[in-house]
Amino acid sequence: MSRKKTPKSKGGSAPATSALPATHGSQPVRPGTARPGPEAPPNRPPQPGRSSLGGGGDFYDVAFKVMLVGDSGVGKTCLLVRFKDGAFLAGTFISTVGIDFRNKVLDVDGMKVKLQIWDTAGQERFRSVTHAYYRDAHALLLLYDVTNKASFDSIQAWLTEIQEYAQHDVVLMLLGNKEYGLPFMETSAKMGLNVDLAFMAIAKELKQRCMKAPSEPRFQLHDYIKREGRGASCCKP
Ligand SMILES: Nc1nc2c(ncn2[C@@H]2O[C@H](COP(=O)(O)OP(=O)(O)OP(=O)(O)O)[C@@H](O)[C@H]2O)c(=O)[nH]1
Ligand SMILES: [Mg+2]
Repeated sequence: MSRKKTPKSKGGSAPATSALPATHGSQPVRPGTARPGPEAPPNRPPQPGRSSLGGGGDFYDVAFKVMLVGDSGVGKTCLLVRFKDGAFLAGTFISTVGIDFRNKVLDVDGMKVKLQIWDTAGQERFRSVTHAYYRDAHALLLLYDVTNKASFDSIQAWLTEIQEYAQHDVVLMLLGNKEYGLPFMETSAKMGLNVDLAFMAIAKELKQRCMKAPSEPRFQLHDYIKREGRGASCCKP
């Protein structure tokens, strides 16, 4: 399988007026097979499979488009910046205008997988812009803010939108972003996910509180569930 370079640029944006989707459907884009297409507007990022204009980019074997969606303020941009740059965008909240993207190449079982990640604006007024991008997405990450009930209540509306505009076989994942400063785990009574672990963690914490010898190290509940849990996380206050 041939290898290509990804664009050197960190990302780009497409304002509302120039947003047009590409036309490759929901198949992964392999180098050399993507249709650059004269229909691509000037502000659209280079399509996967095209060689870099700037040179010196990363090589990849296969490329996919991933789209972040969810209410405004749930943390889509921050999540992407954290993933791409390893940093947290603290401070003043600057709402995304239109649509933006970043590329990242991951090593997946020895293969270079490029993710072209589209960061959409959650604000209602940009909804028609993002609709145009759904059909090109191979995967959608639907975010809500665990500290904001309204953003959770919006999930159903987002799913309806996704059903209407995205490919039927799009990979879809729901992400609960942010934190309350509490140990956190998702459980499923049906599947048995993390059920024993939740009670075991509580039992360990309680036992230690009443029986711990002064010399004994404190039980670290956060670390325990992070280590043992599936889909568990912890956020120290
Ligand atoms: N505490 C905490 N704050 C976060 C987290 N993620 C994002 N934020 C904050 O939430 C606010 C909104 O984050 P953004 O990433 O800009 O939200 P967005 O979903 O991109 O919003 P739109 O661009 O309007 O759609 C910012 O003030 C961030 O600093 C998180 O994991 N924890
Ligand atoms: Mg944003």
